[in-house]
Amino acid sequence: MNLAITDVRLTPILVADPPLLNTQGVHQPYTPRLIVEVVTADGITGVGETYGDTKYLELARPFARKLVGRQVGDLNGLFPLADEVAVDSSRVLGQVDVGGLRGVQTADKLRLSVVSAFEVACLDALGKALGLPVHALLGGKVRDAVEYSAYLFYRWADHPEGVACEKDDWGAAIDPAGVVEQARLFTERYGFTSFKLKGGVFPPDEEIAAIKALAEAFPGHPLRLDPNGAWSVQTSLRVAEELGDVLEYLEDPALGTPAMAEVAAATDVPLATNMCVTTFAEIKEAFTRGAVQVVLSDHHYWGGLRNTQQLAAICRTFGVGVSMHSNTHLGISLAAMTHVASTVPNLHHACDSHYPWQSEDVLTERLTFEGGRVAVSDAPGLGVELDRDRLALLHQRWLDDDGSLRERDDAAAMRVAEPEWETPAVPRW
Ligand SMILES: O=C([O-])C(=O)C[C@H](O)[C@@H](O)C(=O)[O-]
Ligand SMILES: [Mg+2]
Repeated sequence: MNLAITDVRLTPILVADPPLLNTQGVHQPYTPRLIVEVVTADGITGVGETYGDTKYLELARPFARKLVGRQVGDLNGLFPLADEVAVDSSRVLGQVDVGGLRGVQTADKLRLSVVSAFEVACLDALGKALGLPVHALLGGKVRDAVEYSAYLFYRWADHPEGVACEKDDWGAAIDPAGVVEQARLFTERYGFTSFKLKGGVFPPDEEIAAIKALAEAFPGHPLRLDPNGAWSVQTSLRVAEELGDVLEYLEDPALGTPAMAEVAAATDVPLATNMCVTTFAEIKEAFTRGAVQVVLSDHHYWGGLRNTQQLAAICRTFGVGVSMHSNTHLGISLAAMTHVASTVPNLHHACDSHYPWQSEDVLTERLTFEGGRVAVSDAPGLGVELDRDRLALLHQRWLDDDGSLRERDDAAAMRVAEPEWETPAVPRW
């Protein structure tokens, strides 16, 4: 068996995205993703995916060249290798990450988001070579299916008039009734039983009303609200007070560890984050100050599946819960999340996934949710297969784009509908 990497293929694509609203604006009609393929000397191909904006591509390209000739099983070696790739200072100095809404951008965060796709691709190739599923390479699954939550968004029915886009049948959701109707569709279509609402879009009282309407329509079901740090400490505490008895957790109500710690000190509602703890360096302060009770362990942010397991072990040590986040991702990442989630013993919350919003994929067969769960594949590798025609088509869309959609920019997309729109200052309320 020759497991040397002989080729690495990078394919940037644009995939359809509905007009989902968040505190910074609205999703563009197409969003960039990067598909990574790692090929071994024996002709085995492993796949991974991550963000596709230029700031990631410009790191992925030199990194891919460095991988050729290395062993596909040398996963630990990926990290020092990534450190050799220079990050342009313009990408980090004073830059806030827009796409993932995860706070200040650092060289480390950018590198890890790139490494994650290569780690997944290497694990996929290794698993195929050995005839083992990825979860077995991670130590084995402790569950046969992974539970996901319905990721509810305020949204318009369509992108603004005149914007080229793919249509969908979800309809608008801009008030409590619309949010409840969207939740019903999620349950009918996928069987989800827990619900997360992306907040920070409307004044807090409207979002409180939406959560109360969900609690009434789905009594006893776990509910979460995530305004991406849009509220002050005082507003966060008021929302916690109003919704305390129906929320499973409040996600990133206020921005940054100090503000989260202040909120946490004054409420019993658990706080979750995928913004103030997204790297190992951020754990110590947040955990020792009791700022977060649940970490959403996005494997793209953390640098892959094995780092996600390490994060889960640290959470276990500190009595902090683990959930999972991932935005605007396709089936490769859903498969990767499902494999790693199946190996984490202390995963006590349903994971987030945007997958139902992503109507397009690069796989021959889409992954499916049964009763809100994705079955853990026992096929070799991730258990997914690339559809090369689809990949080529979505890549062609990327090639044809004039550059305006190659960077995620929710504020720019919002300006199409509201020309005066500026990314709101935080706290917004
Ligand atoms: O849980 C989260 O914070 C996210 O999913 C961040 C994303 O950027 C989400 O807000 C989005 O895609 O609009
Ligand atoms: Mg969040």
